[in-house]
Amino acid sequence: MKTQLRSSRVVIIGTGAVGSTTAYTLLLRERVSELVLIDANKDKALGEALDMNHGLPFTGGVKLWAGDYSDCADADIIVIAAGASQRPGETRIDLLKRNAGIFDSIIQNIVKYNDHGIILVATNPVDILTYVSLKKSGFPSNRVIGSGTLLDSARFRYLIGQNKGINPRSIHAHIVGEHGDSELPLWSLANVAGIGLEFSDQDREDIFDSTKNAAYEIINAKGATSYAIALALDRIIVSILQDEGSVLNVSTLLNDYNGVSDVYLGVPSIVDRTGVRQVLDLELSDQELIQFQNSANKLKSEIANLEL
Ligand SMILES: NC(=O)C1=CN([C@@H]2O[C@H](COP(=O)(O)OP(=O)(O)OC[C@H]3O[C@@H](n4cnc5c(N)ncnc54)[C@H](O)[C@@H]3O)[C@@H](O)[C@H]2O)C=CC1
Ligand SMILES: CC(=O)C(=O)O
Repeated sequence: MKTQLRSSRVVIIGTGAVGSTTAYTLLLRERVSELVLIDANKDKALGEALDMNHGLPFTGGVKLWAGDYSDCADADIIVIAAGASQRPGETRIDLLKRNAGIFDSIIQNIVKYNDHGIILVATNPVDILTYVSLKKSGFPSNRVIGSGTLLDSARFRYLIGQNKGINPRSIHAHIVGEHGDSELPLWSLANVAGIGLEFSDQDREDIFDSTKNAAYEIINAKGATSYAIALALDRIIVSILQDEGSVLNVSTLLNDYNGVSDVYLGVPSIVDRTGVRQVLDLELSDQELIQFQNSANKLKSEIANLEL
């Protein structure tokens, strides 16, 4: 029997380094049937759409165009990658004032046309702006997701793989908390084939420093990060559209989770067609628990200054 392929539409708002690379990744991997690009700078979205369309003879049959918010009506997933990015030396939290402002109109425009899709936020500070998206959209929290610490966990797995001489796909390891300076590594869970990994104190320090500071290093070197975040967003999108139920460290609303409530943080979560289906319980050591709660408190004190 022929498999009936369901048509799927992803809208990407913000077609800068992150948004356009994500679109290109989805296009190359033939993930969706329809891809819509929206940007405040209409020429930018149009130019990206034209450029990618000219590659279609070499790829698959994705329908891709520069659109407007009415195209959100039929969207399964709406990715937000719009707004300011860090300049060298800036933290992600430094972007909050600039980016929270534009989320008012972006979310209003989305919900004008769509009440059933999943909002996937990449714009920084991603955990706080995902919380803002939840409050402003009125969507249930399972359908408002941030990219969280999925990218940080990928960097962590890559660096552990380098250290151990093992392919990063075979390394299971997690960064949780803020996608930012207060994130934390869960060393006790790092494993290969279920076998725990040993590290010297120096290796632990080096690997975590390089993980946490990766974005600063790349932004200093080339001005923006784009490829790995695009692949991380692709991973989340596929887990949703194909109803995979993959465990991904996305940013999700926490309630009574290790003493933390009413804030978005990156934690291992089961992601399927419904969005975040379930947050997995983590047993944290006393030290990790303090760090995790500090990460939550840091974000909550920033949220308290916002008008929501
Ligand atoms: N969550 C994560 O792991 C990562 C998040 N980021 C974040 O993603 C965001 C985008 O980064 P880049 O693509 O490098 O920035 P960029 O400056 O290259 O692109 C931003 C785009 O947003 C558009 N834009 C601005 N205001 C808009 C609005 N109101 N509506 C629609 N479009 C609007 C701009 O015209 C521009 O094309 C930043 O906040 C950055 O920090 C970047 C990498 C990883
Ligand atoms: C920019 C950013 O958030 C990252 O690459 O991690």
